[in-house]
Amino acid sequence: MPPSTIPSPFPSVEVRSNPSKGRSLHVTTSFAPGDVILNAQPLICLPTLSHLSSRCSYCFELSSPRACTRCRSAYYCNAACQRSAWQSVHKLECKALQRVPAERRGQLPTPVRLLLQVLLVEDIQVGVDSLEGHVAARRVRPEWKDVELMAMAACSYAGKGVDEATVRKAAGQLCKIQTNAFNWTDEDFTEACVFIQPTLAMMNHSCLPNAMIQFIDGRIVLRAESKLEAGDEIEISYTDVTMPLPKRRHAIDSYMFKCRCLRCRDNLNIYQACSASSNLGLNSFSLSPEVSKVSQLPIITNLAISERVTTAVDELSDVVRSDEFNEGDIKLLTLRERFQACRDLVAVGAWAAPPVPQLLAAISNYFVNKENYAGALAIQSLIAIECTPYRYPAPFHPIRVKELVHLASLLSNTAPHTAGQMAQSSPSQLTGGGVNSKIQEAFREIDQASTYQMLLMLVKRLAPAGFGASFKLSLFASERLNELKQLPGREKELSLIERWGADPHSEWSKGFFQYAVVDPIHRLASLGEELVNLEFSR
Ligand SMILES: C[S@@+](CC[C@H](N)C(=O)[O-])C[C@H]1O[C@@H](n2cnc3c(N)ncnc32)[C@H](O)[C@@H]1O
Repeated sequence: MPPSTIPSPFPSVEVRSNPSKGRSLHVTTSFAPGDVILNAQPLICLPTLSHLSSRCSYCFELSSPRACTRCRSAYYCNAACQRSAWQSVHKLECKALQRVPAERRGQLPTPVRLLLQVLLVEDIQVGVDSLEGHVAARRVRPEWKDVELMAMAACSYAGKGVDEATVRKAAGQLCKIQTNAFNWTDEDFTEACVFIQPTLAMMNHSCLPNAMIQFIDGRIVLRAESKLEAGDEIEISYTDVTMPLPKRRHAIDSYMFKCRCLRCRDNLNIYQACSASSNLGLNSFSLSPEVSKVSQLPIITNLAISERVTTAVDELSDVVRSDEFNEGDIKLLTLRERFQACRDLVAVGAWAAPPVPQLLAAISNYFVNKENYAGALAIQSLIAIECTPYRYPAPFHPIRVKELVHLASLLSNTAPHTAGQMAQSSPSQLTGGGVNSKIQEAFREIDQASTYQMLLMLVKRLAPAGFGASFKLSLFASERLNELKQLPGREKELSLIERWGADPHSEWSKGFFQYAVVDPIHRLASLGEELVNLEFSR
């Protein structure tokens, strides 16, 4: 019997009923890795509480938006955004927000704000009512009291009354919000917005996802992460799949199901999960072509090493809080202590296993804060070669693209006009000794401007099709490339790079890319490894 399908407004996908997951979303045609499957407008979208006053509540752009003068709790970057928001939801929402006591208005939890819009705008209500909420299962959980309190508050602010039936219905809608709202993480990977789109809400979760969503210019862009054949189920990840199993389970618990994907079932470590990816071949045109040979690494082939990695990761997830690495002023001593804690992982070269990548990122930031850009670049190169490609095997993954931009920015800080200053700068409490001079020597031998230029060109190539003009990282790359054109005396380099750009997959281009980009970044990465071992393992 053919699967029963429910119509979808997008020809590229269809909703099917699914025996073990409720409903599921499937592609109706095939897609190559990186292809855009569809783009959609969210039914509802809000900046999260901590981003409320720094993002426009209509276009969600980062800016210095001004508060609505009536409610003082929605923010807009300009009059056009304010007018559009007023017509769509804010006319109703504003009145409701004015009922919130002034001292609590800026603190209204995001789910309550989302529920307010559901209660006030009929189209939003119809869309949300069609979704799964797991109300019965949530009702017996300790958090149910909070759900009821939030529902009651929203009903009261919306002017709907707080009788039992009204609050019960609103509590059910809040459950639907909690089950179907996606967090959108911005370019810096902080959770900036929460949104719901009813068709995309049909996508189920896998820790080995075959699709991903990006949020570009107010649109939700759904991209294939691996090859999809017509009829395949689209599976995205609801959480950070690179976290260890207990943390993933904890994050997914709020969606009321247990993930039975291969990664969870066999508790695959990061390298084992990487080797299960169908995207490895795509890395031949990336900074780390060796990722395609992941299955030959001792971490995979040697059971004892592989188990050691899995055990160390599980133990460290209790010892090392990776969120502490995001704290601004992290101390050298703390970084050294954490690096010590990770020594079992580093000893077997498991740089991609958590929390080593987060720790390296914190070390790189530490160097940036000390204006030691050379050290930061060496560590960032190590991350780009040894961590991120194993964590996110698709080279077009936004985290990998962001990393190319980061590398390019650090390269521009260490380019010849500043390299001399770098050599003279005192690297704070770090000696770096011989490694620092090796890094300086590498800088003298690397054509940094060409590496920089080619990294930025790669960023532009990796933008989702049709979104190059609005994809922030691509715009950033275009601006920097235009600036680079002003640099005199690079005619020969420019003609070689142009030849590479015209046909990057030719044999000649592959060799040139290896020489101008891959080899220099690998050289810096191995100096990064030397630097981190020298400075942080004592
Ligand atoms: C965003 S909705 C996805 C669409 C949902 N299947 C439906 O029928 O409405 C999230 C819910 O889907 C189900 N789900 C998602 N991923 C799943 C998975 N891997 N295994 C089982 N159920 C899953 C869970 O019930 C979860 O709360």
